[in-house]
Amino acid sequence: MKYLREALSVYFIMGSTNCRKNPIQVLKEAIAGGITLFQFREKGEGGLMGLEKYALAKEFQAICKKHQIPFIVNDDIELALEIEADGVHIGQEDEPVKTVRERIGDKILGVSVHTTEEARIALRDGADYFGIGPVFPTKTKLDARQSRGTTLIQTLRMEGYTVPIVGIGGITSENAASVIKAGADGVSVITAISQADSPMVAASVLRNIVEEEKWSE
Ligand SMILES: C=C1C=NC(C(F)(F)F)=NC1=N
Ligand SMILES: [Mg+2]
Repeated sequence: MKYLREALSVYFIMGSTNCRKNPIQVLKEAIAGGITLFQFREKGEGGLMGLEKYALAKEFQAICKKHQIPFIVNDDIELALEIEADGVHIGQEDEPVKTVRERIGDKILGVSVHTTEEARIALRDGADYFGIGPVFPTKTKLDARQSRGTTLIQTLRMEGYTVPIVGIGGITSENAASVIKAGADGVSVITAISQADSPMVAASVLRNIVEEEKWSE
């Protein structure tokens, strides 16, 4: 899926709790800055639920549609199916990859993996891309595992995995190039864009760094 590899370049993830200012404004700025993929991740302390979560998802989805940015839903398969999102992202503690793949048909299916064994199984069961991290320490995901750098990304590439991979966890414009150099097809960020003074500038800087690195390989 070539387009997915390109789409992973600057993968912005956000929910209402990640923003200092209006989430709608943040998403519009991030898109203007050049994000290539968006994930709606509404969870944790103060996260919206039920109808409010549904309404925000629909608003985000409409903005993404207008700018041809694929729209992915984190964890909530039912919501993704209900609003016909472009795909879902699941972790190891969510529903098994195989049953999610059966439920979503040929929508995009992203899976968080932390070991080569998890990677082997996720690929076998139908994952379209891997989220690997936390690459660097993160404050966003409260139950995040120990940050491992880019080791697993490099290991999977050395073992011959060609599956699209995005790194996640503590990624900023300072360390983004190293994630691509390690073999990832893109970087996934929350805070680096959602808490930036200018989400547009933050997205644009990341996009330029990633594209520069991807083309210089
Ligand atoms: C926990 C996560 C890990 N990786 C990703 C992604 F970047 F999309 F791959 N999203 C998540 N929500
Ligand atoms: Mg999850």
